[in-house]
Amino acid sequence: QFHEVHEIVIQKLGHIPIVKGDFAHLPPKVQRFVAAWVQECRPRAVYICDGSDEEAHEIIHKLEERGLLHKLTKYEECYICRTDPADVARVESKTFVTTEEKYDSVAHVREGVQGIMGQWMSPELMEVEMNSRFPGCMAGRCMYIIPFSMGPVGSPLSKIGVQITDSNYVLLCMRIMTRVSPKVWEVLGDNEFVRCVHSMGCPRPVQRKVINHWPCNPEKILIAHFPEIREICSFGSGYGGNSLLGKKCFALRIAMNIAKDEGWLAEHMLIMGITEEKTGRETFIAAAFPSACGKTNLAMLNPTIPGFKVRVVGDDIAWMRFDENGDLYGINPEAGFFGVAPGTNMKTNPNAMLTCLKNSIFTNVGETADGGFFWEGLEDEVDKNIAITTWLGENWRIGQPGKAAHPNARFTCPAGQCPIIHPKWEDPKGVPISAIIFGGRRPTGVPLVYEAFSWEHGVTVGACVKSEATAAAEHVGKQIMHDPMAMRPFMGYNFGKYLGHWLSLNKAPHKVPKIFHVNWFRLNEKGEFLWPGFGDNIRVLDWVIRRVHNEEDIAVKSPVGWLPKKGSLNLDGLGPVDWNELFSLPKHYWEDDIRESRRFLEDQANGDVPPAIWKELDDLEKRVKEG
Ligand SMILES: C=CCn1c(=O)c2[nH]c(Cc3ccc(NC(C)=O)cc3)nc2n(CCCC)c1=O
Ligand SMILES: [Mn+2]
Repeated sequence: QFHEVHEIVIQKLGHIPIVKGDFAHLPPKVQRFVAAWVQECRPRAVYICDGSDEEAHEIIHKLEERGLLHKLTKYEECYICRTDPADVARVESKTFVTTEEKYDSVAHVREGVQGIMGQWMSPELMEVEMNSRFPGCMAGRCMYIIPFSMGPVGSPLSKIGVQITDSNYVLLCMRIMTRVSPKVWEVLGDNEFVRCVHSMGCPRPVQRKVINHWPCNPEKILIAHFPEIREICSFGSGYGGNSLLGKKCFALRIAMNIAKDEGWLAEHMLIMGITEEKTGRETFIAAAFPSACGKTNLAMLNPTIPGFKVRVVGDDIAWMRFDENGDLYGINPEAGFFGVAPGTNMKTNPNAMLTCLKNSIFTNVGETADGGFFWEGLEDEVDKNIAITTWLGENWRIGQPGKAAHPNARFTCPAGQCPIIHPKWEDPKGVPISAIIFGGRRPTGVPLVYEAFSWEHGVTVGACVKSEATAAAEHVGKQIMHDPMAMRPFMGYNFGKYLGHWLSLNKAPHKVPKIFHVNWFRLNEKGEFLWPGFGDNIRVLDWVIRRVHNEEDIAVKSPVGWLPKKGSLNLDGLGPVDWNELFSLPKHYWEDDIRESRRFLEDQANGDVPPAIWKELDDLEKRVKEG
C-alpha cells in the first residue's frame, strides 16, 4: 500500500538518494525510523534490501572486487573473509543495557565484586556515548535497510526487526541467519518492530587504516540495548556477534525482555528431536550449554547405536511458549547456523560440515590453495601438504607452528541445508518441548546426567551452571566459571528477576517440562575422559526420553537428583565404563560446590534472587550433608 510520506520525513531524508527499493512503500513507523537515522548518520545513499539472490550476487561481486570476500572455488557459492584482527569476537566490556531504573537492567552486585551478569549504563551517560559516535558515522557510505523476521515470517511466535547498517557484509550474513524478505513489510504493517542500528564506525574519508578491507573502529566499540523501546545500537564492530543484531542482541537480550512481559522464554538453547524408530515416538529437547561444551555437535548428533533418529530444529537460540493447553512449544528464531569452526569435522559434527558445502560464509578460517576452507580439526580431511593461507593472511602448512584459523572463526550457513534439519523446523506452531537440559564442562564431581526433583529445583540447577573455560587472563589457565542458564554473556535484564520469571511459569495450565543436567567431560584420576561423548551421548538422551515418558524403575534418588539406575543406560558396544566414577557424588566436593554457588548468587544478585531459589539450595545442601 502507498503511504503519504510525511513532510517531516521528507525533510530529514533531504537530498539523500534511495538507490534501491521504494521508500514510500515502507510502513510509516519504518519511514520515521529510517529518516531519523539518516539525519543522524548522514549516509550518501539509502538501499532498501529485499534479501533476494540477485541482491546477494550483486553485493558479493562488489565485495570480491574490493577484496573483502574471496570465493572458495572448491564449493558452490561459498566465500571466505578475514576481519581486522582487532575485530574477532563479541566485546562484553562494551556491551550495555540502558533503562531508566538501573536495577531493571542489572541485579544488586555486592560492594567490591565485579558484576558479570550484564552492565547497565544510565540514559544520560549513554546519550553522551551515542553522540560521540553516531552523528555522521555513515558519511560516504550506503545505508542498508534490512527487513527481517526472527522465526518463520508470519508465525505467531515470530518477531520482526528492521536493521539499519552501513555494512553490506552484514546483509549477506543476515539473509543466511534470519528471514530477509519484502514479505516482512506486509506482515509488519503498522505494528511495532525491534529497531536495530549498526555502523562499522568508519565514516569516509576514513581516519583509521583499514586492514583486510574490513572497516571497523575497535577503540570505539559500543553495543547498546534499550529494552524499554526495543532498540539496539551497535557501533564499531563488523564481527557477527556484535553486528548481526538479530542474534544475541535481539533474539536473546531484547527478546528475553519481551518474553518476560508476554509470559514466554527466549533462551540460549538448542532444540533437537529424537525419534525412537521402534515406536516412532518423537521427543523434543531444548538444551543450554556454555561455550566449549559442543552444543552445536549435540544439536546435530549422529547416534552411535541403532534405533534412534536425531533431527535438529536449532543449534543456538530457542523461543518457547506454553500454548492454550499448557504444552510448551519452541521455535528456532534463526534461519542459519553461526558455528565455531575449529573442532568441527566429519567426526565431531558431520552434519554441520555437510551444511557448509554451499551458500555459506566463513570468517577468519584458513584457506587452502585448492580453494577450500581449513581450520584446526580438519587435518585428516585435507591433503596434508596443501599450501594454506592462515586467517592472518600468512603462508602456512599443517604441522607448522601457529594456527590456520582464529579460535573464534565461524561458519555461517543456511539451516535448511542441514541433512538432518527437522521437517517441522519452520512450523509456525513450533515443536513440543518435553525436556530442558542444562550442561557444563565439569572435569570433577558432577555425574554424567541427573534429573531435577521439581521445576524449582531445576531452575536452581540452571542458575548454578558452571563450566571449565580458558580464563580471560591467560596466566590462570582453565577455571570453572559461572554461566547461569548459559545466559551470562547475554543477559538483557536483572538476573534475579529472570530467575523469578522462570519460577513464575510453573502455574496452571502450564505443564512444565522435566529439567536435567548433563556433564560429558568428567575425568578419571589419570585425567582421561570417563565418557566417550559425541554420538554415544544418544545413550544418555535415551534415558532422558524414557524418564520424560515416566519410566519409573530406571532411576534412583540421590541428594542431587534422580540418577540412572545401574544398568539402565544402554552401554552396548562401549568399552569399559567406570559407572561408579562416572556417577559418584563426592560429599565434600558437593558441599563446597553448593557453598560456592550460594556465594555466587549472593555476590551477583543478592537481594534479587527469589526465596524459592535459596530454599532449593538449602534443601540440596541438607540432602548432601545427610546423604
Ligand atoms: C555431541 C557431542 C558433544 N561433545 C562431547 O560429548 C564431548 N566429549 C568430549 C571429551 C572427549 C574427547 C575426546 C574423546 N576421544 C576419544 C576417547 O577418542 C572422548 C571424549 N569432547 C566433546 N565434545 C567436543 C567439545 C569441544 C567443543 C563435544 O562436542
Ligand atoms: Mn551461542
